[in-house]
Parts: sequence; structure tokens; C-alpha cells
Amino acid sequence: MTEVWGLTGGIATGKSTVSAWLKAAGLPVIDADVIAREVVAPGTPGLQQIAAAFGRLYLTAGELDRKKLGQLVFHDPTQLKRLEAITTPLIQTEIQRQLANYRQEKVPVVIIDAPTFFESGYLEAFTDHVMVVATDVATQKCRLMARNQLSADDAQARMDRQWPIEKKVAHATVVIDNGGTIAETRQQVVKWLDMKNLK
Ligand SMILES: CC(C)(COP(=O)(O)OP(=O)(O)OC[C@H]1O[C@@H](n2cnc3c(N)ncnc32)[C@H](O)[C@@H]1O)[C@@H](O)C(=O)NCCC(=O)NCCS
Ligand SMILES: Nc1ncnc2c1ncn2[C@@H]1O[C@H](COP(=O)(O)OP(=O)(O)OP(=O)(O)O)[C@@H](O)[C@H]1O
Repeated sequence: MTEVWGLTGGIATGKSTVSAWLKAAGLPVIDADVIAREVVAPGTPGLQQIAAAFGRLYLTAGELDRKKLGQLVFHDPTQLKRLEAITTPLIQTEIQRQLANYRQEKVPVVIIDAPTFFESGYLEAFTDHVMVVATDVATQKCRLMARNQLSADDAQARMDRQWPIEKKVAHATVVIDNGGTIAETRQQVVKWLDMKNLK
């Protein structure tokens, strides 16, 4: 039987950093952020639906202008809901397709890496356990501003679109504290891999 783990965290708390280590250890990772980009790639029905709903203003040279759409939806929950009404079913179908393949291959452990794992409302039903990568809020905001070149207001707006990290931590099977150095975080992940006999 395949054991399915959700991997999540707050925006910029270090989920991708941990996910890369799990992949390097040979675990199959279904990456919701990658799928979210694929379903709105040029020429897809997803992109057509976005253009129809939000206007061609959000397309540049036939591609989704992610920065412009992000500025709209991360500052306006109603617009984010409109976007998710298009993207969520497409993402969900692809995650389920990949998961079904892994189950058929009887892969022992599969990871679903999804920033909005809890908020999406459907992923918990597919998973057995959840790993949450957490930092304190000040560290999260600082790293988000630095990585995405965002103002404090823009960073806060993105953080406010997600569950607070304490609430995610309260729902976790395992918490990885990424508030310290990369090496300290790595140690926690290696310990988990050891415990699961996955190294
Ligand atoms: C609004 C979009 C175009 C902005 O693109 P951009 O390249 O600037 O950001 P990117 O997609 O890399 O996301 C960065 C981070 O923002 C956060 N985020 C993205 N979508 C959401 C959302 N629907 N709700 C809350 N946070 C979100 C996540 O932490 C994510 O890791 C894009 O995020 C999008 O299409 N979102 C809707 C699809 C979705 O729900 N994706 C979440 C993964 S399943
Ligand atoms: N322990 C750490 N110390 C310093 N910087 C870190 C640490 N962990 C991650 N970072 C940096 O913080 C930023 C956010 O990390 P990462 O991209 O892994 O977050 P994420 O949770 O995947 O973000 P998102 O939700 O946007 O996908 C990156 O620039 C990364 O290099």
C-alpha cells in the first residue's frame, strides 16, 4: 500500500527547500506549484478560461502575466476565489492522476508538495500524514520579501491569503522547524528519512 504524505508550509517557509531533499532521497514528489503552472501554460484550456474571466490584459505574448495577476488576486480574496474556481479543478485532476499511477506501481511513499494543502479543502482526503515546514512569522516575511523582491505590504498580502502557520502546525503529523540554519533543517529531514527507513 502507498503511504501518502502532504508537504506544506506557509509561503516562503522553506517547503521547496525540503522538497528538493526528499526528491534527492529518491521519493516521488507530486508538485502542485509545477502542476499549477502547467495547467495555464500557453495554448491550454486553463489559460483560455483565465483570459475569458479576467481579460486579455493578463496575457503577455500569449503567456499568463503571473506578476500582474498575482498583484490582483493576492490583494483581493474575491478575485483569488474566481481564479481558484478555474485552476483548482484542473490541479486536482492532475494530482489525482499522478497519485493513481504511483498507487498502481505500489510505490511505498509518495509526497504531495502543495502550498495550499489545507486551504484547498480536498487534499487531506487523499493523504495519510502531513509534514509542515514552519518558521516564525518575522523570518517568513523577511525571506519572502528578499526572494520575491516584494514590499512589506505585498508580502503581508500574500501571507494573509493563507492559513496562519500556527494553524498548519496544529494540523501536522511532523513539523520541520526552518527558523534556523539550512544545516539545522537538513538534520531534521535526515532524521525523518532515517526513522522511515527511506535513506
Ligand atoms: C496568482 C499566480 C498567477 C501568481 O503567480 P506567481 O508566479 O507570482 O506565484 P507562484 O505561483 O509561484 O506562487 C508563489 C506562492 O504563492 C502562494 N500561492 C499561490 N497560489 C495561492 C493561492 N491560491 N492561495 C494562497 N496562496 C497561494 C504559494 O505559497 C505559492 O508557493 C499563481 O500563484 C496562481 O495561478 N495561483 C492559483 C493557483 C493555485 O492555487 N496555486 C497554488 C498551488 S496548488
Ligand atoms: N534555513 C534557511 N535560512 C535562510 N534562508 C532560507 C532557509 N530556508 C529557506 N531559505 C530561503 O528562503 C526562501 C524561501 O524558501 P523556499 O523557496 O524553499 O520556500 P517555499 O515554502 O517553497 O515558498 P513558496 O510557498 O513560495 O513556494 C528562499 O529564498 C530560500 O533560499
